[in-house]
Amino acid sequence: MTLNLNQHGAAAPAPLRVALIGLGAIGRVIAQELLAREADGVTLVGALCQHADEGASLNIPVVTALAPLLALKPDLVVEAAGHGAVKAYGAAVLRSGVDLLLVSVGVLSDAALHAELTEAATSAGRQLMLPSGALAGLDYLQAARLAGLSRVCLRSRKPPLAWRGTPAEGLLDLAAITVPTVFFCGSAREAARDYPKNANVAATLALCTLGMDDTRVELIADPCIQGNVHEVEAVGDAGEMRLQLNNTASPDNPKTSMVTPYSVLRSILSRRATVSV
Ligand SMILES: NC(=O)C1=CN([C@@H]2O[C@H](COP(=O)(O)OP(=O)(O)OC[C@H]3O[C@@H](n4cnc5c(N)ncnc54)[C@H](O)[C@@H]3O)[C@@H](O)[C@H]2O)C=CC1
Ligand SMILES: O=C([O-])CC(=O)C(=O)O
Repeated sequence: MTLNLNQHGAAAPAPLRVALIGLGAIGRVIAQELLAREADGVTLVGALCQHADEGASLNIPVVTALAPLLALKPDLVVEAAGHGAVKAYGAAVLRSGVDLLLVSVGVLSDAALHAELTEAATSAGRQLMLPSGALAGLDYLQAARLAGLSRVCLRSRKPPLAWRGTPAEGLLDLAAITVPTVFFCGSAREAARDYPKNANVAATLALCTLGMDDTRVELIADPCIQGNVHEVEAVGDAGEMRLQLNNTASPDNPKTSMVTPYSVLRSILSRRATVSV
């Protein structure tokens, strides 16, 4: 048995072994940051991708199936791949005795999958972690929920380009709009289900507040902005919150806010931080 001692001779926890699913706009940044931060008590052990050559420049093991990823003995698997990947691997990761951090939180709009992942985590004694992602203020909102919340609304604006490949294309001419245009008003469950690459934040907000069916969402194509703007309004006994985030878009994916991988990184590093906020 190896015992890590810190500079004061106290036993330090072994490095947290992290594995990734997905090396796209989010996964690649997480990988690069983790590789640069071995000293912070985290080790990136490998990644699961659709194609083995995806991580060529990273110098880590890249596999294309779950079994070889789990054979790398991670303590935590971080999903940054999409709803399909969570459906394919999520429950199996937890049942194998490994914690799971989901970036594609919107997949929990599927109530049966949400129940399956919760059951898998409970029976294996593991944790399903959800980062704040492209959103903020969730600490306040979770406290306000305990005091009593009555109304929560998310308004997400992205440039027309970011809504390509979504049902918005069938509702408006994305190339032709010249003013901000609301094309979706509904529940967080509907938003997260129908816009799986754009509205994961709706599910995260809902899970922290009024739930998938009572948290309201508006989605807007806005030709006047560059990045992704998320506005949260919450009203309850503890007061009112109005929050606006003007997020820079990821250079690799206009649908995704640049802050998202750093939110995941914060969640990972907090598992080994002596002082955790
Ligand atoms: N929670 C949040 O606040 C946010 C969540 N997201 C979500 O995070 C996820 C990843 O986003 P990006 O990195 O921007 O996407 P991306 O399209 O740039 O990258 C996705 C990566 O996952 C890989 N992948 C897809 N399916 C896979 C599978 N079944 N197995 C293994 N690898 C697979 C792809 O090959 C690609 O490398 C998306 O679901 C996105 O909607 C994005 C932004 C914010
Ligand atoms: O990154 C963002 O601004 C939000 C996003 O795409 C999502 O929640 O899926």
